[in-house]
Amino acid sequence: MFVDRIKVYVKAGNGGNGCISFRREKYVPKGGPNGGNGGDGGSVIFVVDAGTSSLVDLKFNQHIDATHGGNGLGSDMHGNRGDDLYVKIPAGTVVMDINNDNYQICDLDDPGSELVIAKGGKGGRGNRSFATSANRIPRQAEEGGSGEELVLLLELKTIADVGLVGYPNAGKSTFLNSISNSGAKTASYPFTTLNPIVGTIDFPDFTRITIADIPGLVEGAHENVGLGHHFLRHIERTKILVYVLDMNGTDDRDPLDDLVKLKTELDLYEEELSDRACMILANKMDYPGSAENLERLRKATDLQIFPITAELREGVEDVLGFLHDRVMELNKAKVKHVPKLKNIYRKEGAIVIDLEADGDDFSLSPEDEFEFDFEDVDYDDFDDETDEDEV
Ligand SMILES: Nc1nc2c(ncn2[C@@H]2O[C@H](COP(=O)(O)OP(=O)(O)OP(=O)(O)O)[C@@H](O)[C@H]2O)c(=O)[nH]1
Ligand SMILES: [Mg+2]
Repeated sequence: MFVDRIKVYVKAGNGGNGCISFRREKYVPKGGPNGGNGGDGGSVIFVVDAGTSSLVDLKFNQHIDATHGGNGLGSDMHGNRGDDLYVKIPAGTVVMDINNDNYQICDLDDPGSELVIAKGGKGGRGNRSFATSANRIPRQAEEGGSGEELVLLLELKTIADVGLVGYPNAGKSTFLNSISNSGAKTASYPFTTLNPIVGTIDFPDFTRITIADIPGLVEGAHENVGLGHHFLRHIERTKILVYVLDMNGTDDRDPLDDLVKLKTELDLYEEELSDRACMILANKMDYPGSAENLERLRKATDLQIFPITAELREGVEDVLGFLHDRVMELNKAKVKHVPKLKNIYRKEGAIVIDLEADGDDFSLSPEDEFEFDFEDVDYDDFDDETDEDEV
């Protein structure tokens, strides 16, 4: 079963209550306060896991509760801390707050990272910790704080470098199987592939690209016809789109027509999405009618066309080389874009780093580890007008 959208109820543990208690022993007439503190409640922590590719585990566990902290007891016994609950979440999951208009809390796209999604309540202090020289018999203790509680919508958007887009039966899965170990099912009927499958290809230069096989699209997909727009979101994040066409066509379909309709579906789903397309896989070139259609296709589009016969692995090596180079080019372009540092200042205990790129500010708390290359920074450039303390 593949699950890529699910509602979950998340509840961090409450803090335990502090205790009011006094020492009572036979020969100690006025024993002091000895009420222990409550333990902190456990937090719910999402761990972005590269080995998980679906939200299916949560289907059987939609209520995610961390344990409460124990109450404090007499004789200075503190309550136990509640255990933190770690939940594996596939990379590419967008987390939304249902009770807050589906506000996007975060985008978990960094494998290995952790996020405290609901923080456990603080344990309450027992009366012992209220004792002062002025008040030796405090009859006061705190209640534990409530753990945070959220109703979340988790939506997985596959992360891959390349997305294969085509009508059902065009040969997308056959192509992916021919170049990777994806093991996607292929068959001569439409909608064989029912959920996105990501194939990984390792190159001799130790680079790697990932290609997502997405269920077939048909006219009206953006309006949820066929397997629908549901699956279009899995190509939103791909860097490169590849159209896969059945060059033989069928009685009621023509590859040129398919191309136009595929583009239209993409753009109706998300404006200019089709601009990400860089090539066409003209598949099933082993059919006699395909050559003529290929000539027509060449005249009709400026996109690069690779004629292949996926079933026989013919032509697929060239495709791989091309995709490899394109992905590397795009990755390099990304690394090159280092935003310029404009200003750094403290604000409410955090360090705010003001970058010139897109006016994109972000802040770090003192616990965060962060590396920054200060060599290129021209401190004289800093804006002295700022009323925050400069670092
Ligand atoms: N003759 C021929 N048949 C092919 C070729 N590539 C794929 N096929 C056949 O076309 C049919 C559909 O292939 P799939 O790879 O399942 O197609 P798909 O695009 O993944 O289809 P959906 O998952 O339904 O969207 C299968 O029967 C394949 O064997 C090819 O190059 N030549
Ligand atoms: Mg398929």
